[in-house]
Amino acid sequence: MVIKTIDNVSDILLFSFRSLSPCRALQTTKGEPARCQNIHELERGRNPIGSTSRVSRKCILSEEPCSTTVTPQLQYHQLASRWLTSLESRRNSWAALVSMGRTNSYWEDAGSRSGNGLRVSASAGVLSAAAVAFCLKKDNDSKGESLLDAARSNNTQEVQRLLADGTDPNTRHRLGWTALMVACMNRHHNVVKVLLEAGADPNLGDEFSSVYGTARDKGVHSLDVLVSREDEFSSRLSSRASFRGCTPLHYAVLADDLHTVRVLLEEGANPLQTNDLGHTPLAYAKEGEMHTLLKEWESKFLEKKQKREAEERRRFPLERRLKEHIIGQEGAINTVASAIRRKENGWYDEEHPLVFLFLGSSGIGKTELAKQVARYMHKDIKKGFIRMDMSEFQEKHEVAKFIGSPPGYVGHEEGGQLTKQLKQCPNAVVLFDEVDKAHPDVLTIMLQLFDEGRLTDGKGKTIECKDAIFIMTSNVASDEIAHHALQLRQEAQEQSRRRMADNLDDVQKGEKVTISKKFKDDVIRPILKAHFRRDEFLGRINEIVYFLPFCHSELIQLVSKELNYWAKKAKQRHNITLLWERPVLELLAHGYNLHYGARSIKHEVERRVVNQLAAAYEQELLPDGCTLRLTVDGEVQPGKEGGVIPSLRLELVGKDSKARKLDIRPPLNPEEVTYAH
Ligand SMILES: Nc1ncnc2c1ncn2[C@@H]1O[C@H](COP(=O)(O)OP(=O)(O)OP(=O)(O)O)[C@@H](O)[C@H]1O
Repeated sequence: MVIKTIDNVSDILLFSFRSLSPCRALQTTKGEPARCQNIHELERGRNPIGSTSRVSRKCILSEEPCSTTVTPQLQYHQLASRWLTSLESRRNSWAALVSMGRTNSYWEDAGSRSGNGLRVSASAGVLSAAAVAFCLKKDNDSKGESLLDAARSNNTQEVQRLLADGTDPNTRHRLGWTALMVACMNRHHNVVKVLLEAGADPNLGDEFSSVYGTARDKGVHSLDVLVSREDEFSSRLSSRASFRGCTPLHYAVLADDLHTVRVLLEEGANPLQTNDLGHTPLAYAKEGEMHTLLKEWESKFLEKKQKREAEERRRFPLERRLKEHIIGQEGAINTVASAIRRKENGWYDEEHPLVFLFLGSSGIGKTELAKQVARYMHKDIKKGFIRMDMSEFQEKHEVAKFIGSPPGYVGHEEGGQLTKQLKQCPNAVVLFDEVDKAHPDVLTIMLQLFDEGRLTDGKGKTIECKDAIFIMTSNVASDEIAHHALQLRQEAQEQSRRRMADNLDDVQKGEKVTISKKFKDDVIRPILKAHFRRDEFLGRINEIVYFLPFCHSELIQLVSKELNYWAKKAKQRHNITLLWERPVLELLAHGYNLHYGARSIKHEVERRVVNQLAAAYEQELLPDGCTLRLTVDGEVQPGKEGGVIPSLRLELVGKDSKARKLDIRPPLNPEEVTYAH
């Protein structure tokens, strides 16, 4: 057993030495004048990545540009020594391991060798590397590994046999790539065909990043990763470049294999799919036929994608999507959705970005709506949504924080908070929260941004962002808006009642009101003018969107949403089922505070329900898998103060459906403390 293991390790060593031969690295420059001292630069000489487009050179290869010209002989000495040093240390480690195994029977009684503690711990790292290498080698026996091996060695028959034997054509190598990627990179046309016929996905992205990145992620020695990548994938790629997200199409383009590129495209490969660096395969294509072909397919795909999206928009309009996440605020949702629809369908002024001003009190969904718009426009909400808290830009000198300081000033290298993020996603949804708090100089910059659709940062770089959507929020005039909305709602309710609308739905419809143009012109405009003091700033806003206080039915929906959230958590975390009835919703809706909006409902639920749940849990009153019911003690009178103050109780529902009140000991029962006394 001992000898066998060591032999296996030795096998791997030999295998690794073969791959790491310095001669092999030098072959890359044969016949070509060398331009760089760096090993990766050297590889570029025969590496399609290095020899293709500007993007690939700049972004996939991470080495610094080299200015010195060196001779191949000089390169030999530098490279050979570097490769040999790594090899030497690797060989020594393995040799130490082998000798330990032979002389000390390390494999059998490492734990009992207390007198040799230091040596044991010193070799622990080597041992774990050996264990990993051994496991990796063992993994090769699996069917998936065999498929990857067969794809690498262009053994079509073996690939066919393994696939017929039920091997998953999309099996990944332990370091992240698939058999189709291997076949594409190595121009194995028949293997590509067979894999695609068996259902290999041409749009899977590689999980392998760079040699060093993957070694770190997987906890494997970087030389092992390098050897695997070279021997089991391709030796033509840089070890430093990141390949995460590269699809078979990226690899076929890197291999400059027009035939495979065509086959992949015809089999549904998406030419618009980007790798983690954000590049489509086109970015790596050489000029000529390959470039033209990919460009053609990109436009075909784009057209199809746009048609599909338009169809989706028709079937599932933006308004409906937004309403799934936002309760009430119908007017705001309709205004925003209409503006975005105009933009999406080409009915807009492409010289200027879309600019909204969201007005209304706190916690009524202004930020939430902006986030949902970003989610709709960009699947990647992280980059597609930029949030700037404008209360951080109240002072004149804080302009520099916004767009970056000019050369020679502190923080020049850092860049500006807005410009840095806009650069990453120039068509993002940008939220300027509490815009009324920003310094007038910051507003001037924003005006330029809204007007020209571009912004110049402290380094003099201009960012074009005509496709961005800018949303400003403000609480200015929120009291006036809330007061006006409540008044309108009361009037509408009175009218409904007068019409004897005893149907609750009719009353609720009556609660939905629209702010009149007269109110906007006579009340809101002057307040905004007085605050921002610039007509041109207000003039650049496409839509002023009004957020109104919640009506009764909306409050009930908000409470339901909150209780559902906690019921889900109770089930997931503690296997507890939580039930409630309508009076509970009515009672909790009373916690609404106009100034805090939906946040006040959240707090009310946490205070009156979640606190009780936590206390009962702590007092071990909740058996595993139990059902709890929330009930109201006392009568709730919607809209009326005084009388009996109702309180919320938790009941345990037994298997016989009988409910038993939970005796949560005071002072831990928040209801006892706050309401009963
Ligand atoms: N209309 C709504 N529908 C559903 N949830 C809402 C709604 N309004 C607010 N919320 C919830 O309340 C919380 C606060 O909302 P949001 O951040 O949108 O408030 P806001 O109007 O931007 O207020 P502020 O000006 O204080 O930031 C969020 O968790 C949000 O999900």
